Amino acid sequence: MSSPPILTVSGLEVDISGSHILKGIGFDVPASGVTALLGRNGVGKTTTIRAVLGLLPDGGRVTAGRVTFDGHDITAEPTHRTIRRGIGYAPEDRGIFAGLTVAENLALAERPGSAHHYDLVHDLFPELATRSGQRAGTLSGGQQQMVALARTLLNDNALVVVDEPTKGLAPRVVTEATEVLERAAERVPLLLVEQNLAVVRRLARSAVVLDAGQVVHTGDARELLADAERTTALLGVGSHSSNGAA
Ligand SMILES: Nc1ncnc2c1ncn2[C@@H]1O[C@H](COP(=O)(O)OP(=O)(O)OP(=O)(O)O)[C@@H](O)[C@H]1O
Repeated sequence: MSSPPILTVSGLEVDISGSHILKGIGFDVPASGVTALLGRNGVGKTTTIRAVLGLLPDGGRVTAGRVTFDGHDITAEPTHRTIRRGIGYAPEDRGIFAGLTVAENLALAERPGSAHHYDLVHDLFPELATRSGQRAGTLSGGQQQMVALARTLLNDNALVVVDEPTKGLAPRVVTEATEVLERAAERVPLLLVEQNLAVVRRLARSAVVLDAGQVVHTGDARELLADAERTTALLGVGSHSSNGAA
């Protein structure tokens, strides 16, 4: 028997400043592997993640629907409480403290009541150990992404949500980041927003595709990407396109 999903989103509706942005989103995130949240620009991927985490911008609110994490209703729960339940989040802008060192960024991410897996983090990202005293703002984009991912893996999380981790990275760094995500996914399920379909093909087991604030497809990620016509229809790009190597 397969285990229940770690996250279930159902009938989620969100308004931002009077605009109806999410129009009844529903999907499950399995308790293992990588689930890709896909769709063209502006369809509502980041808003979905932010609604799940209680991080909607000013003027944004959930008007209907439900979010269940690990058996608990977390709809409209304060973010700190949701995070304490065991969700790690690496936002699109990476959210690191540029003026603090790598070590300080990691220390700030230590969640009380959780074990802190520095061995794992330094095994996955040896560079973060050698650069522990360096200010995060002086790191390359790829290294900053490592810090963002490392912070999510430091604590005991039951789900890690990663928003566009390869955006703006050079192809070689995209490959490195993909390898790290692959290793991370062996330990914890990932919900991944990613535009680079080569990365999605390599990592994702299941795919959820949004369009105009609604789910228009759910299913096996590789099956979807193997169907070029369907991929183009849903995502507006060919299944072999990518903005970097993976
Ligand atoms: N703070 C905000 N105020 C007004 N509208 C917003 C705000 N944030 C998002 N939106 C609108 O909500 C819609 C969905 O945006 P969202 O960022 O969720 O899309 P996305 O699929 O993540 O896109 P991208 O791939 O470009 O990041 C867009 O039309 C966007 O303009």
